[in-house]
Amino acid sequence: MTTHFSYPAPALQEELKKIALAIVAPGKGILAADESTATMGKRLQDIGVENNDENRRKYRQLLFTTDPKIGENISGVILFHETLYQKADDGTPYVELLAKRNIIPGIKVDKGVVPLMGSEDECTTQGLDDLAQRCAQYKKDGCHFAKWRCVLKITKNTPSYQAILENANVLARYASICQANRIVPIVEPEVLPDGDHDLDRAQKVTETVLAAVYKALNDHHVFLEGTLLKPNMVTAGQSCPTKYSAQDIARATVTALNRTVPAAVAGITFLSGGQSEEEASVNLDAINKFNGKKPWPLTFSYGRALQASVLRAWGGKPENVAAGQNELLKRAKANGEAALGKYGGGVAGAAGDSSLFIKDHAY
Ligand SMILES: O=P(O)(O)OC[C@H]1O[C@](O)(COP(=O)(O)O)[C@@H](O)[C@@H]1O
Repeated sequence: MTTHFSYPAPALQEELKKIALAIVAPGKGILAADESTATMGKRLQDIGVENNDENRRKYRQLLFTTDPKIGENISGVILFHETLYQKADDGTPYVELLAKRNIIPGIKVDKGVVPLMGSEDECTTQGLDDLAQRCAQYKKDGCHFAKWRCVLKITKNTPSYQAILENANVLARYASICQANRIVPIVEPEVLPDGDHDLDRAQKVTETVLAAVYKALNDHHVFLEGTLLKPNMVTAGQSCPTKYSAQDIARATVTALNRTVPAAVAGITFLSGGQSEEEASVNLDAINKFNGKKPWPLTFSYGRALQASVLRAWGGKPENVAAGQNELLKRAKANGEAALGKYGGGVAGAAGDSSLFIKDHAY
């Protein structure tokens, strides 16, 4: 095996590092608003709103016209392709609205999951073919970071070696293509919470998956200081009979990360994975309060856990836009505090403490 390769040029290293560190600045995290059209359809259906271009545009307008103080807790927004090119009612492009709020635009670049033949219902994520050209264009259009989500499932026989290796490798190829195009890759290997497994099993699987991911990133010469990791928190399966505290989750999560994620990685931005809004804030807070080694900022990149109350309060009605924005401000502030380990708890939202779990969230 040859070890001959080149590091990225110093100017590229600096650019990537600067973007990554701005995203994980203290008390800030990411709003994941990159739901694909099908996923957005499910969110809109829940509130009785039709899934069409105009309603998706209106909903994203609500998010991006929230009071500029949102920028105190949200450093980046992940967009879906369609949203990147949409404009507000007055013609202002969404990227401009984000810039005014000191928020960095990012883009989902994967093209969804596909089955792995011969596996027990496992999958990989597609989208590499034209990725370099898309990244170059997205950078010109104002995006400075990207997201690619891979999905791994815990059952008696899975995740398999095949799925672990394939997903690690595709994440590494994606990350290297992003960096070559001056885009910070968010590496997202999500271990789903479906199942009745306990916390130990979730921890061991997360460790095995992350170890494979960092081996692949190293093999592909990815510049770790210019990357972010978007992992699942280590939680027991949704139907596990044993209940664990936020402190148990924090210990399992920080231990798994310490064992597998190099300290060079710029930051860790958790997905919410179907936790309720309040659970996602309380668990992030416990992770930051946990007394152990934490060489990276630990913050949020939440989709459902930042938007459930917003959607509920809005309900598709123009007169409720301000109420929806108010929910977003509340949740962003709660998570900003949690990212510092300073969340007092108890910030209730319109969605209450209802679970946001979606079975087999692999579409
Ligand atoms: O299935 P899709 O449409 O790709 O979306 C998956 C969603 O999962 C995420 O990666 C994480 O979201 P959650 O915080 O809701 O788990 C989001 O960025 C994204 O919107």
